[in-house]
Amino acid sequence: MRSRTTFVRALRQCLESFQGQSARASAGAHAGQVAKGSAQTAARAVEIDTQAFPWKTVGLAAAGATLMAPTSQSACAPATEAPATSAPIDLSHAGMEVPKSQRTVVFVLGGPGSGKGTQCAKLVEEFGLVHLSAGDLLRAHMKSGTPDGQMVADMIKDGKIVPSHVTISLLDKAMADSGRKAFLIDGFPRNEENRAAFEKQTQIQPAFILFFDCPEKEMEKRLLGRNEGRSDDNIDTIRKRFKVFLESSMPVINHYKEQGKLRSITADRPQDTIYTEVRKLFQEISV
Ligand SMILES: Nc1ncnc2c1ncn2[C@@H]1O[C@H](COP(=O)(O)OP(=O)(O)OP(=O)(O)O)[C@@H](O)[C@H]1O
Ligand SMILES: O=c1ccn([C@@H]2O[C@H](COP(=O)(O)O)[C@@H](O)[C@H]2O)c(=O)[nH]1
Repeated sequence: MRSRTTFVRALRQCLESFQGQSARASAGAHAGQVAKGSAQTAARAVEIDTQAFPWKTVGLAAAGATLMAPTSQSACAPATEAPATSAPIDLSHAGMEVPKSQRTVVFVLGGPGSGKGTQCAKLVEEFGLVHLSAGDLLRAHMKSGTPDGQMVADMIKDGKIVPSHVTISLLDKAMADSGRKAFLIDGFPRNEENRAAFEKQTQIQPAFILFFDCPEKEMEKRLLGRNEGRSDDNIDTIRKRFKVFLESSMPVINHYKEQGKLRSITADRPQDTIYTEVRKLFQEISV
């Protein structure tokens, strides 16, 4: 099992490498502007990240995203315009693969519309973690023209859980392509089979689970008002997603609760109130 110390170390490295830099990515913006939405918004996440930290490019090739950094260099290569005052460059960003054993993961779970993506965007800005939304990776994959793209599209439209091997491959590739060490994995694992398969394939145990606990009525209201053109934000699919969440995802949450890894947050409150609580969990382990 990976230790708390490892996570602290990974977080410290992120924080150290960001010292003296001002993050321009806007956490006030909806999560869609950082890592949620389509392949296009995944690409925008890269753009935001590289604008704020030009020597730290995050590759999202796994999501079919186009690198939008203002450089012709590869996704993980350091850009040339690093400010003279920058902190020492973390070589994990310089095209060198980070060993899987050094990866640290926090799973971010909660019902559809509980605010996972919104809060992850704020954590990205403050702590520089890499946000990987499983749903976003799947939505990008479904548009990538690969043979199973249509299958993924149909399953999402129906609120069903996509086979583990598809989602885990996308997550694993996104982690590798990022060249980074500390990840927020949002919306995964969705069921016990997802959880077991991820652990087996990656050998990663999550540091902890950030769980957004929100009543269905509030989630329904948010999803119906989200207006991002998602094929599953309609009342029929929303009800199916709630059912899948209760039947398949709650057992995962209960599993981690039994392991003492669950950090539960009451999510039907204003975003900033929630974030004040959320950030403490990450501050506690990074000091
Ligand atoms: N605390 C909050 N209060 C009110 N609205 C919120 C709050 N947090 C997020 N929202 C809004 O609710 C909608 C859903 O939020 P978000 O996309 O972050 O949820 P999610 O859990 O990531 O959803 P999904 O699992 O469907 O991807 C968005 O329109 C977002 O702006
Ligand atoms: O691990 C996952 C994550 C998502 N899905 C499918 O995508 C949709 C949307 O997920 P969001 O987290 O709301 O973006 C979800 O309903 C599933 O159909 C999945 O199969 N596995």
